[in-house]
Amino acid sequence: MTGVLIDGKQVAAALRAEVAAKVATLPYQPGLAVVLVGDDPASAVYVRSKDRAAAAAGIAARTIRLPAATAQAELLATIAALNADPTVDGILVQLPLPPQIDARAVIEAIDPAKDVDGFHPVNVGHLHEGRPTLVPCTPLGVMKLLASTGVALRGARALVLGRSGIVGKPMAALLTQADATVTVAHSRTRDLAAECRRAEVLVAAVGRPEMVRGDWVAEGAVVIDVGINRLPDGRLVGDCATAECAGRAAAITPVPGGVGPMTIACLLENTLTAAQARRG
Ligand SMILES: Nc1nc2c(c(=O)[nH]1)N[C@@H](CN(C=O)c1ccc(C(=O)N[C@@H](CCC(=O)O)C(=O)O)cc1)CN2
Ligand SMILES: [Mg+2]
Repeated sequence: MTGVLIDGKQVAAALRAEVAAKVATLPYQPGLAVVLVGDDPASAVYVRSKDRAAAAAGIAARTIRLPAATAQAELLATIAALNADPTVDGILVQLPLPPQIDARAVIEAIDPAKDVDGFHPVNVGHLHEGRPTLVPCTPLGVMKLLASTGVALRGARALVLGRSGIVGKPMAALLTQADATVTVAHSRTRDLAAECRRAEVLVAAVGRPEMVRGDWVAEGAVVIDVGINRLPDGRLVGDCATAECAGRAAAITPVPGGVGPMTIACLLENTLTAAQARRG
């Protein structure tokens, strides 16, 4: 069997168009502020994509670029100004941050109502209580990709590989709320391959290039690959060996062109959600 490749670009384009159509009906223009500290080349690419996608959806986007040596107090002052700015509905600080900055303190400084990354403890708490408000963009995008495949999550055995706060933990919460039976596996899990093989839905988010091999995948599983790993030869690969896994999976996301585009589309949706909640 050869699994279907899930076209994340297409699903993302449809969501972006949906957000743009809703924005066009609003009596105000939602505002998004993206803060980039330092000059990490990948972060610069992602921030540019966010800015362009927001503008294309009719969102007033601005990027605030700060030097790599920025002091934490200066970054916190920038966030305080954005919190107080009524034209800004969404604020996000691109990660990773330089080592002198405490990312946790920065995230906690963002007004939870403007936290379009969904990383603030208030929004994390809402999600884990089962009343999600602003949900982290990548796991939200994964749920939409799963929906696009038509896979039934209720009662399904789902495995989340990875337990990060940005992807693994919120992913597990969302799948649980969709009535899947969820296992979270990680670097200390005893037999990762065996755990993966039991999964009807497998979400890989470990950041280890092509770690999930074809024989880790159950026949007919739906596989979502969240990994984005740049190899020394310049190739971009996911956490799954895509061709091998596609030989067993019913459907699998490619890298690139799978989850990544959904992260950006969901950011636009979160910005719209935040604007509507703030402005009515
Ligand atoms: N504040 C945040 N920081 C980071 C997040 C986040 O959600 N919020 N996620 C990642 C980076 N990221 C968005 O910020 C992101 C990563 C990748 C893509 C994407 O579209 N990738 C393409 C491939 C792009 C390439 O060639 O490098 C794809 O998968 O098709 C979008 C957004 C960490 N930081
Ligand atoms: Mg991808």
